[in-house]
Amino acid sequence: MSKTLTLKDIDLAGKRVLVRVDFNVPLDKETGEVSDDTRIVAALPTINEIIERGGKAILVSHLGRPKGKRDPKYSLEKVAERLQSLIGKPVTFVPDCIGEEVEKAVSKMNNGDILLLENVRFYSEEEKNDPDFSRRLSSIADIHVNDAFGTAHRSHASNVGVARYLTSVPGFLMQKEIEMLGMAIENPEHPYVVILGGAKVSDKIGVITNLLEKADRILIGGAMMFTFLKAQGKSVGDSLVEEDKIDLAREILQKAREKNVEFVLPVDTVIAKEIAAGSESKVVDLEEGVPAGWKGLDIGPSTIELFNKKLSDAKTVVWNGPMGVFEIDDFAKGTESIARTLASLNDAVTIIGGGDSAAAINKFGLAEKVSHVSTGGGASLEMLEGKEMPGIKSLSIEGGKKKRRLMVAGNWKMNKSPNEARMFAGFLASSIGNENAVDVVVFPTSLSVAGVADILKDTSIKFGVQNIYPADSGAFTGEISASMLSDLAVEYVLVGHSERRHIFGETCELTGEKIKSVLKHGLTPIFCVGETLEEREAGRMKEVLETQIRKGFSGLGKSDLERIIIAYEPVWAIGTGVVASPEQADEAMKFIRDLIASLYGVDLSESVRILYGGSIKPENFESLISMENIDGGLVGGASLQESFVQLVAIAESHA
Ligand SMILES: Nc1ncnc2c1ncn2[C@@H]1O[C@H](COP(=O)(O)OP(=O)(O)O)[C@@H](O)[C@H]1O
Ligand SMILES: O=C(OP(=O)(O)O)[C@H](O)COP(=O)(O)O
Repeated sequence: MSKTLTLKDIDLAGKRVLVRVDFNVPLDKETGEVSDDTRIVAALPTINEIIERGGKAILVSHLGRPKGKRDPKYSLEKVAERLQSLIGKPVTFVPDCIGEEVEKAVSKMNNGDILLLENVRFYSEEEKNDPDFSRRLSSIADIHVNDAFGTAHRSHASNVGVARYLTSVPGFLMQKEIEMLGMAIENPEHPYVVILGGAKVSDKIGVITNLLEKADRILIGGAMMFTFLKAQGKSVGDSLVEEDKIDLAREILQKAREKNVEFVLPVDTVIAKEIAAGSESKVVDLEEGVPAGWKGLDIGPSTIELFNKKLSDAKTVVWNGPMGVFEIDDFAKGTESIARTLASLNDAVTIIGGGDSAAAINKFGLAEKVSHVSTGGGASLEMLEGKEMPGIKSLSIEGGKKKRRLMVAGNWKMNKSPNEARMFAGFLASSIGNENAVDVVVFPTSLSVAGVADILKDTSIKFGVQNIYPADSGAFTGEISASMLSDLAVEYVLVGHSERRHIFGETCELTGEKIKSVLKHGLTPIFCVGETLEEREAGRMKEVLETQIRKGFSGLGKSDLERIIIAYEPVWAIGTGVVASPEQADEAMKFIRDLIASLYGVDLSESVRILYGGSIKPENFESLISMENIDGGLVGGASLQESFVQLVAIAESHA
C-alpha cells in the first residue's frame, strides 16, 4: 500500500525547499499590519523543521484576491516582518515570486536561511495553474513542501502545479489537518456529533449530506436554523431564511429520519429588530415563533442546554459555523457556550472547521483546549463534504505511480536553414495551442535558435540547442557554450546524443562535463543514452546504459537529478525506421529508473522524466507513451514535418 511521503522521509540538508504556506491573513485596514497571525504561527513548526535540518526555506503564499495584478494592498511584506518577529530569525522578503531577483536571492541563501516571496497571486498564471509558471516556480527549488491546508481545495500552480516537477510532501500543519479531518470523515469514534451554523444552508448542504452517512447527531444553529424551522411550518419573522432551500431542508429532515440520525433544531432564539449592538432583544420559544419585524440572531438558553446535553457523551465532535451573529456580543452567547462546552469535553476529539468557527474559538481564547482548529474555512468544509482536495491529491506517494508531465521534444538535427526554421516555427506556433498539458520543445540548429526563439517567444513552445561545449568560452572553434544561451532564453540542451557519441567520438566523461555546465547555467539537460545494435545483440544493453548513466551523473547530487530529463534512444532505432517495441523501450527505461532509484532513492526515480527516442511516428507514438516508464518522446525526422503537431496532440490526449 503506497503512502504519502512526509517531511521526515526527505533529506533536507542543503536543499532549496519551496514551502507553500497559507499566509492569507487579515491586515489592519489603517496600519496594514497583520491583525490575526494564527496562520503564520501554524506554519512555524514546518519552517523550523526545515531550517533546523539545514534546508533553505523559500516560502510562497497568496494573500487575498489581487486578480493576477501587482497590488500593494495585498503585499506580503508586512507578513514577512511578523514572521521574522514570531520565528526569531531573519526573514528576507523578495518583492517577486519568479525571475532573476528571486534566482539571485535563492543563490545567496545559506543552509537555514528563510526567504518569503511576494504574493504569488500577483501573477494570473498562479490561479490558472499554468504549467510554465509552475515549472518556473519549481526551478528555484529541489523539493516542495505543501503546508497550505487553507488552500488545499484550490488547484493552483504553487500548491498543485509544482508537484509535477518536484517531489511534494506535506508540512506538519497539512499532515495534522489531513489526519484530524480525515479521521472525522472516515473513521470517527461514536457517538459522533456534528454542529453546523453560520449563514446559509446552501453553504453547508454538502457537509450535511456527507455527514448524514456518518454522524449520530447533527445540531443546527446560526441563521441556517430558520430555513429548517420554516420548513417545519414554524414562524420565523424577519429572520434570515433561504426561501429557495425550504424544500431541500424538508428533504434533509426526511433523510435524517430514514438514516436514524438525530437532527436537532433550536427550541428558542434570541431576537432583535436590528442586527446591531445595544438593540432591544429578547428570547422567544420557537413553538410560539418569531414575531413579524423581529430577527432571530442567536440560539437561546434552552437550546444551549439541549445542545450541551446532546454533546455530553460525544466521542467525536466537528463544529463548522457560528451559532449566532457572534461578532456582536449581544448575540455571541450561543457561540461562546458551544465553544466552552467543546473545550470541556476531555474524552472527545473536538475539531473546529476554519473560517468564522475558528475565529470564534480564538475570540474566546479556547484554541488550546480543543483537539484541532483547522486553518482552512472553505478547505475544511470541502473536505467534510468529501470533495477531492487537489492540494492533497498532488502530494507525492512512496512507491506509487507519480504522474509525470509528458514532453514531446523535436530534434531537428542538421536540417532547416534559418529562414526555413523560422517558417516552420511559425507553423508550429499557429498549430500548437498555448494551454498545453504537456511540455513541447524544439531543437533547431544553433544557427537558427535566435530566429526560432523570436517566433516562439509568446507561445508555450520551448526551445533548446542540440549540443554545447563544457567551457564557458575559449579556443574551441565551432563550439558554443551554455553560458551564452541565457541571451536567447534557451531552456533546454541536448547532451550526449548518440550521433555526438558515435559520429563525433564524444566520451561519457565529456558528456558528464557537459551536463554539469548546463546545470551550472540553470538550464535543463536532456541527457541521451542508448546502446548500439551490436551491444544489444551481445546482451550488453544494461551494462552500456549503466556505464553511460553512472559516468554522466558522476559528481551530481539529488538536487541536480531533479532538474535533468533523460532520453533513452537505442542507436539501432535512430534514423533507421526500426522502432523499439513498446515493451523493449519500457524494459530499458525501467532499468534506467531502477538504477536511479538505487543511486538516488525511490522518490527521485519516480519523478525523473524519461523520454523515448528512435523512429517515432504518429502511428507508433500512442503505444509508446502509454507505457508505465515512458514520459514522452525525443522525435527526430517526424519533428521536421506537420506530423510533429499530431504527436503533440497524441501526448495531450494522454496527459
Ligand atoms: N442568526 C443569524 N442571522 C444572521 N447571520 C448570522 C446568524 N448566525 C450567524 N450569522 C452569521 O453567519 C456568518 C458566518 O457564516 P459562515 O461564513 O457560513 O460561517 P463559516 O465561515 O464558519 O463557515 C457570521 O458572519 C455570522 O454573523
Ligand atoms: O482564506 C482562505 O479560504 P477560507 O476563507 O475559506 O479559509 C484560503 O486562503 C483560500 O483563499 P481563496 O478562497 O481566496 O482561494
